[in-house]
Amino acid sequence: MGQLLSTFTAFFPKSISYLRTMSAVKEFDYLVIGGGSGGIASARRAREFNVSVALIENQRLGGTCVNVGCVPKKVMYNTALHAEFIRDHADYGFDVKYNGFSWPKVKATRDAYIKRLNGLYESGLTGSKVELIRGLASFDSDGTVVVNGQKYKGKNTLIAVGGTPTIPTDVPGANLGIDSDGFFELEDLPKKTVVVGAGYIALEIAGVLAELGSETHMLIRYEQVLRTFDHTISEVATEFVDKGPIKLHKKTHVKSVEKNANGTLKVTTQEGQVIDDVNTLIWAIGRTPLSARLNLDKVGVKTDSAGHIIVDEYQQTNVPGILSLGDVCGKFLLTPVAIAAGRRLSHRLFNGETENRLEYKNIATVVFSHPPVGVVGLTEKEAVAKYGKDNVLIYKSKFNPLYFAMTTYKEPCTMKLITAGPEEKVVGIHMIGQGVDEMLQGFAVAVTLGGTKKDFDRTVAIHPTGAEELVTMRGGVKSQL
Ligand SMILES: Cc1cc2nc3c(=O)[nH]c(=O)nc-3n(C[C@H](O)[C@H](O)[C@H](O)COP(=O)(O)OP(=O)(O)OC[C@H]3O[C@@H](n4cnc5c(N)ncnc54)[C@H](O)[C@@H]3O)c2cc1C
Ligand SMILES: NC(=O)C1=CN([C@@H]2O[C@H](COP(=O)(O)OP(=O)(O)OC[C@H]3O[C@@H](n4cnc5c(N)ncnc54)[C@H](OP(=O)(O)O)[C@@H]3O)[C@@H](O)[C@H]2O)C=CC1
Ligand SMILES: N[C@@H](CCC(=O)N[C@@H](CSSC[C@H](NC(=O)CC[C@H](N)C(=O)O)C(=O)NCC(=O)O)C(=O)NCC(=O)O)C(=O)O
Repeated sequence: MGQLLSTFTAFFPKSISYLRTMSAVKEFDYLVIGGGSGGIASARRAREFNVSVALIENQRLGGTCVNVGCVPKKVMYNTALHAEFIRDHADYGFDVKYNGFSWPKVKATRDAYIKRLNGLYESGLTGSKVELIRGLASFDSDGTVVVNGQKYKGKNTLIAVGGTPTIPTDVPGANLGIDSDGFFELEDLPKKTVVVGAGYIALEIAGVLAELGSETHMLIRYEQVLRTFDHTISEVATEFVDKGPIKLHKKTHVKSVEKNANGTLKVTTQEGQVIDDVNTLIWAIGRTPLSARLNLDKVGVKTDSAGHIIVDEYQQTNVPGILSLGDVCGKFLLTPVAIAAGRRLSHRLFNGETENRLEYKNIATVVFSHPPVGVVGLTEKEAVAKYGKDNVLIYKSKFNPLYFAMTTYKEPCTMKLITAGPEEKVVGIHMIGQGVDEMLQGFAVAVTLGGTKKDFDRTVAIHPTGAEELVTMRGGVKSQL
């Protein structure tokens, strides 16, 4: 028989390799590319509907959030919170001697926790009988997905490959710097750091480094940080950065980066400033979708000019049977968004829930800056554009949280509530101050339910908390925008 096959192969080499390929294609009801927040959530939910599912991942399971995002970031944020409490110990009567801080100790514990999570995700996937395929996936022109030479085909294929930090291509020496992935690899606290960027990651990383004692310079292109947020939040957040331990350089653009003989960096700006002896330069200027290496052109999946995969409101690409969600689509780059979109998609595809999808509105989000920012719903500008100036009322509160009544260091909390229409529906909540990160989720439920100012007012306050401000606000004023 073997002899017969080799004789056949010798005469018809093309046909036999074609037959081999055909028989080698492994088929699944659902083929998921990317083992991050969205991919894992969607794959596992699909298995609950008893369809066959495979998931392809080329790096550590858990994706950005678990390995180089939310999880290690929150550990570092919590670490920095300890530094803040230590700052206030004496005011609260504690006579505690500070003997220093060990970054390597925290990093080791953090790395071990993440390793445990990688294992938990693997056992979660295999436990729910998702077939795990290790390797880099790309499309072939016959519509299959190729991993390490093996072909796979999904009746439905999900692309949830996320993104990667952007490093500028037009700044000489930019590659001497690191990005947020590199931040999590740092073996020790840099003595002097430059962070470039004005968004979530720049604020969060600069905040951690500065609170832990690194001389931290933050370089922003304009006058304010968080410019896409409500203008009040952007203003107040910028004031905090200006007054706090971070050294803020406004209207600053990096011109070049050079390495000194002793290994430190010299950062020169277009404005003529030189920041020298820098131990670590961190770029935090946005993320690039990881779509390029998928060979999307082979199947005709469309992307925008930045490489984000274009999908409709049901996460459907322009190619039937190929879906996409999460960071690679470039809309609300948040873990719970990718998870919610992924789970709902599985309900729609495999449980007959034809209208089940994530509506991308009223998505609550927190920036883990110092102090944190928490927002949900429309900004004042968006509310005015949507409802008209005469139909929008703004309620504001700025107060000194009770915690800081005792301390030398003061940190006021600012809250803003935006209502629309005669019934005063609450369409936006914007907060910056201690504890707003944990405060927001419940209020996001109220906004999702269409709560009005009256509903907020008839809710009895919890005293003494920061949150009670949101249900005791008075004196709404028309927008000045
Ligand atoms: C520093 C930082 C902090 C963050 N903090 C928060 C936070 O506090 N809260 C929050 O909600 N969000 C946070 N985010 C955002 C959050 O991490 C992302 O929105 C989320 O991880 C997106 O999930 P995803 O499934 O779209 O992609 P990812 O989680 O990035 O997963 C994509 C996966 O696909 C894999 N992959 C890529 N290409 C291929 C391929 N060709 N073949 C096989 N596998 C492939 C990747 O290795 C990756 O594992 C943070 C992000 C960063 C960078
Ligand atoms: N807590 C959370 O939930 C977190 C969520 N994330 C998610 O990840 C996403 C990516 O984070 P991040 O990288 O901070 O991106 P962001 O989009 O939040 O911010 C990047 C900012 O950098 C500035 N920038 C852009 N290009 C340049 C440049 N060439 N030079 C200097 N500055 C530049 C821009 O601000 P400007 O135009 O003002 O200069 C831009 O807003 C976030 O949008 C968020 O969705 C990330 C971290 C935490
Ligand atoms: N809210 C809690 C979150 C704790 C938590 O969920 N921890 C995760 C890791 S964090 S991060 C990983 C992230 N998980 C989440 O975002 C949590 C999902 C939420 N519980 C839900 O079910 O919707 C994610 O990408 N999920 C995709 C998926 O689960 O499908 C875990 O697995 N813990 C086990 C342990 O510590 O032993 C907190 O902040 O403390």
